[in-house]
Amino acid sequence: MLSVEHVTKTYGKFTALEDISLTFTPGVYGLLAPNGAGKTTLIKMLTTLLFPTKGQILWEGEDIRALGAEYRGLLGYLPQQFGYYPSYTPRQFLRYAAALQCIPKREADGRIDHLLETVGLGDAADKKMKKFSGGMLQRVGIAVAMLNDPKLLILDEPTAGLDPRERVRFRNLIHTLAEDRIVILSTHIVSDIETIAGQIVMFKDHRLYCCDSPARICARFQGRVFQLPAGMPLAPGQFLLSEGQGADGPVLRVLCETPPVNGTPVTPGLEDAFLAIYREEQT
Ligand SMILES: Nc1ncnc2c1ncn2[C@@H]1O[C@H](COP(=O)(O)OP(=O)(O)OP(=O)(O)O)[C@@H](O)[C@H]1O
Repeated sequence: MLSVEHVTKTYGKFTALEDISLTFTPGVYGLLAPNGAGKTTLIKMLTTLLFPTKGQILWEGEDIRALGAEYRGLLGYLPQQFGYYPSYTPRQFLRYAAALQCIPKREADGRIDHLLETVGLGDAADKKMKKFSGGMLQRVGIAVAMLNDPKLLILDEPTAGLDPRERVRFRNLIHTLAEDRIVILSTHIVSDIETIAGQIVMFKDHRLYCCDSPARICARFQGRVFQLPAGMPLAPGQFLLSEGQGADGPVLRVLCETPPVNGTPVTPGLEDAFLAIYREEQT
């Protein structure tokens, strides 16, 4: 179990995160917040690249700072910018990464074969990475992060740049990997996380806003989201969430406490919830 206890992180006079408390157990967690909300700051603290200004982070009850290399040995991390050698094949690159981690060659080779199959790169294992798609490269990165069979896998913005098929493949892969470990991934792309994460962590005003299931976050807005025909002026108290295409033409999705005239109630999705939660920040 990983526990974040009353963690505050300041950069000089600027407070990036304030008094954050969270508990992670095996499963998939999505850190979802607009750019600049503090996702990377939290990830850097969870990966010991930064340390809290106040508070502590505990792994099985022990401070990760004191655990040091022991903690890093059970951590797998895919940073936002994943560095690789285009002229290497995935197998060569994984062998290189395994050697850097001092994993004995025989053990590494067996593990690499298994990981290449798990991430769906068995057929491309010996092809140079220079012609790989974004999704293939990302799967190489996940395999590297999985080399030590981590108990905690952290992926920073892993879905950026994936096409729809690659997103589905990524979702399935993450579900497989999360069976017996904690997976934490950050994104600001709502649709990527809605079906992947069991729990969604959101920050607002540098504090924890919620850690809850997508369904429960959406339920907070039940009965407050309506669809209106586009072109209708919004009344006071109605907040425009998004514009889209309905069955009969352009429509608006609005958030309001009183059902609008001509409004049809709709089931709130995570995108509605995200836009509603961060609405002040857009205006
Ligand atoms: N080294 C630093 N010095 C000063 N301010 C920083 C530093 N690193 C981050 N910040 C600020 O802290 C806030 C949180 O940044 P962070 O990178 O954690 O956000 P984020 O949610 O990961 O955003 P993004 O998705 O853009 O990476 C931002 O306002 C950022 O400008």
